[in-house]
Amino acid sequence: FNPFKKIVDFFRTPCDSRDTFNQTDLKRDLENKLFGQHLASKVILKAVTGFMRDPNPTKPLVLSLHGPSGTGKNLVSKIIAQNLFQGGDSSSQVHLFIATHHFPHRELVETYKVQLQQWIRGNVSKCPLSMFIFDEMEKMNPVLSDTIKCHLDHYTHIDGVSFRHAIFLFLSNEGATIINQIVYDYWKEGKQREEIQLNSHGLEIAINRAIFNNKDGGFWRSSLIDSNVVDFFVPFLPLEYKHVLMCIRAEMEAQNLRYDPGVAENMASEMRYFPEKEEIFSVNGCKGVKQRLKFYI
Ligand SMILES: Nc1ncnc2c1ncn2[C@@H]1O[C@H](COP(=O)(O)OP(=O)(O)OP(=O)(O)O)[C@@H](O)[C@H]1O
Repeated sequence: FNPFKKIVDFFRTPCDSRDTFNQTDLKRDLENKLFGQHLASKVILKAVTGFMRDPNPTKPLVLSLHGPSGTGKNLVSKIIAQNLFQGGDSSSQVHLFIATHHFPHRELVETYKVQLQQWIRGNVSKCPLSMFIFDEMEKMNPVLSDTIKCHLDHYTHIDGVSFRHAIFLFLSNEGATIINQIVYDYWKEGKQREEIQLNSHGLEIAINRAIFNNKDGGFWRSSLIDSNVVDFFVPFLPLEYKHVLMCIRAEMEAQNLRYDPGVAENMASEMRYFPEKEEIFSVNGCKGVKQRLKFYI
């Protein structure tokens, strides 16, 4: 985390936003690349399209992505970046912060706070359409969550810089337990997971409540929740065996390997699933598929 290097870098690098945002391209990418996440796909498409089509947004776009590990939260960030910036997620306008990596020391929180403010402000003043991704929000010091919050309100200007064209994504595993429970209940009732809507069983409200009350999480009693700056809480559902198969197939194709259903089934069946009795959902989602594939081919 070196704000000075970053400042030097972005004086060299021009903004690389795509000339036009194409809703059809984003929709196609979500359909083709993100498996088993009908809710997240729908919300992300709606939110990003609405924001990008508005020439004069009153606030930044703020999305909070929640769900179990390996279900596509980072992947979605990448898909959004690919649709907004020529350099995709490697663009100089995309900034990824991982709580345990960038802000590891509790005693340095005041330093991090200043650096973070400078970083966000500096980058947005250079390229208003900048994307800030905060991974592992459940481990983020609430002081830093509140610092971020200062940039998210309506009409926020800090020293003459407006943040209303920026995008903030928060990624976390908080809410995973309640999401898993709701998807499991649907399964037990014999319903299709695609029937689950944002307001099913109060899903969005339940996530909101779960993260607000998680004493160990970065959102705990945080003004991020209080102040309604988050536009959407986006649930990521636990992935099933069939989705793991799709991930394996996609990975084989990405590595230019001929798809072999036998290999895929063998590999998918050796992943771990829960609950113990029914073994429906993959414990690690599609995480590890890429790394494990070489042992099966
Ligand atoms: N729903 C999905 N569709 C397609 N691929 C997926 C999906 N979920 C995960 N993957 C793949 O699995 C790997 C891990 O996914 P990703 O990093 O997006 O998970 P995550 O939800 O961010 O996990 P964590 O909470 O542990 O950070 C990536 O290679 C990603 O492409």
